[in-house]
Amino acid sequence: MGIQITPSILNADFADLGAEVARIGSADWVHVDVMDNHFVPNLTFGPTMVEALARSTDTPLDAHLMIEDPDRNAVTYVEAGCSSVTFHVEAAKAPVRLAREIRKAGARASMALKPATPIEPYEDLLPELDMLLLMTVEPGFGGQKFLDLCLPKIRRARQLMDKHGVETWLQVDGGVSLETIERCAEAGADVFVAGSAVYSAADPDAMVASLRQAAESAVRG
Ligand SMILES: O=C(CO)[C@H](O)[C@H](O)COP(=O)(O)O
Ligand SMILES: [Fe+2]
Repeated sequence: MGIQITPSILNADFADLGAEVARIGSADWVHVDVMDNHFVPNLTFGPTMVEALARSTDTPLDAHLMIEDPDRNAVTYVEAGCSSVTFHVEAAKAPVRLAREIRKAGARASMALKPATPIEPYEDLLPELDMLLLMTVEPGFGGQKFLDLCLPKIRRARQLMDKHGVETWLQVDGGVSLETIERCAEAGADVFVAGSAVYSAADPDAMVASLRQAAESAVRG
């Protein structure tokens, strides 16, 4: 699949989200951060808004659920029109069942790990997942500084994916910018969320292109 750029709308203008998404026409996905003020100390939006956003764009939606009860609520986001749904392993009660339900409902199933959550206990789940999301900040807010301490886990996840021979995508989320994307790509990530880097740029779509170019040249070495 190669390098994919998935801008987060967390730092976009919430009063004009349709227009904000139209500004990133070359994005592979639109990353929507769903926060419930319980799993994380911030509140964003729910399925009704996600459904409206899905209707407003042809770019597929990549939902990142930072919610306390994904087992009960994740499939709602598939029904709302998301093509990929990510739940947090720290919140899921039955991650294998949940990943299977998301796939069965017709979306790509993805699981997220916070910075302090190790990958090794979940190695055997990789074949159940279309994507693994490694957080590179503590979830909850956009605009935080990238945590370099997450780089060894990105490398380790890539090794485990190679070992299991899976096609699982490896997404990084948090503090990804022109300054940090090369380190992530060199470590083995192939899907890059960028929120503030894209929406604080004068030309968000040009920033998507620059991020893509930086990641591709890092991979080429
Ligand atoms: O999941 C998230 C926060 O929990 C966001 O996707 C992420 O923080 C994107 O914003 P930025 O690129 O500004 O860090
Ligand atoms: Fe996110």
